[in-house]
Amino acid sequence: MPELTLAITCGGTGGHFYPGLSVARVLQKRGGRALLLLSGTNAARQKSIAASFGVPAVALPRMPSPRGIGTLFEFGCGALGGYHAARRELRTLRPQALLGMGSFTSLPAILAARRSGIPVFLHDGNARVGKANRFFSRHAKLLATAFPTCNAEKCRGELLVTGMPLRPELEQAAGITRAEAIAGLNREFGVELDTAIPTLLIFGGSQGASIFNETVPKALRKLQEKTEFQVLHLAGPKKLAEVRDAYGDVVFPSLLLESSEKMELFLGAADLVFSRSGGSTVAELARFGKASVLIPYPYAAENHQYDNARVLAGHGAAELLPNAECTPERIERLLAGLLAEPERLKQRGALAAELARPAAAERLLAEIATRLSPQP
Ligand SMILES: CC(=O)N[C@H]1[C@@H](OP(=O)(O)OP(=O)(O)OC[C@H]2O[C@@H](n3ccc(=O)[nH]c3=O)[C@H](O)[C@@H]2O)O[C@H](CO)[C@@H](O)[C@@H]1O
Repeated sequence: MPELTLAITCGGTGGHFYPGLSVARVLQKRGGRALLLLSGTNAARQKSIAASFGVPAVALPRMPSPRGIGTLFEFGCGALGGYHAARRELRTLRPQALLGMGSFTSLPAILAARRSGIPVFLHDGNARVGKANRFFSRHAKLLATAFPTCNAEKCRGELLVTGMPLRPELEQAAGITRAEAIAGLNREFGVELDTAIPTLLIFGGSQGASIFNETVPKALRKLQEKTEFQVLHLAGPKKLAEVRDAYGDVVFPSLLLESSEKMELFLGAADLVFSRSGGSTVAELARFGKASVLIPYPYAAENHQYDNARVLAGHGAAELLPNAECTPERIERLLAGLLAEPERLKQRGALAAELARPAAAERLLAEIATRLSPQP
């Protein structure tokens, strides 16, 4: 079968957009065609990010999530405008299928695809399938998921675990050794990390978070009096000064940045990762085989980050630490215990790797293609 032509609706937050963009990049690299249909509030910015990777995208009329009576009118207008715009785009592109990556912002494109007789496929990036995907699952040929789901009984139709489509740069670099990654960081950022010293990576998700930027530094200041380690800290946008203050005048962290596009080097260098448990983060920890301490973001929809963290923690690969229990003392005790047993960290990393689902974008595309080919 020739390569697919797909429309992909992946508006909403980065958690929906980036995995959709990864699928589109993989498809285009194989000679297929993709068009992103974006109807969230960040559509214009997402369109230009997609363009920087050579992926075409269309910003549909803005459609806020339906949050109470007050937003219904705006939601309805956005949905209607988006529906007509999506119909026009689908008529021009003539895709074999529409892939929805979750979020209510996919509503106009899904309705337009159904009206045009185009089969709909869905992907969910969390261990608990979100409301929008649950709702649309009855109209889909397949609901693919990043992880085994804890609420499968609430979905209709076929469900299959394909894994989380990771950025191609991360997917390709997943085999990097710790020594190569540390050498890469030293070269790239002009630092002097030492391969002989245990390395902690700390980041609070794409938005940064005060637990990571205040509480963890306090714990590390105490811990450094007792044991040797080096710290890589990605603070989040505009959080550098706050984090520097929290570390005070100690020599830490060894490398502190707002954020980095070179996550393969940071993940590759780490012996232990301290982070939130967003879908991509959890999938990347598994792909890079890293031990972790996961602090689920407590306000994520339906507490789905807790379910994501349980995927790794339930397999012995991570420690799950509830946000409310994060005191400097608790974190210091936990880290002291983990750093004292490097062999145990390696074992946890190996357990994480057992949960990796490599080449998830390719797998998802293959499952779509199979379901579109005429059955003998
Ligand atoms: C607050 C919230 O509701 N977040 C949701 C959002 O996550 P969000 O997109 O914020 O979090 P994810 O863990 O899915 O992704 C974070 C991504 O940022 C990257 N990164 C991080 C720091 C950095 O300096 N550079 C960098 O590239 C990580 O490698 C990772 O790929 O969508 C996910 C998928 O639906 C959900 O699981 C999350 O719960």
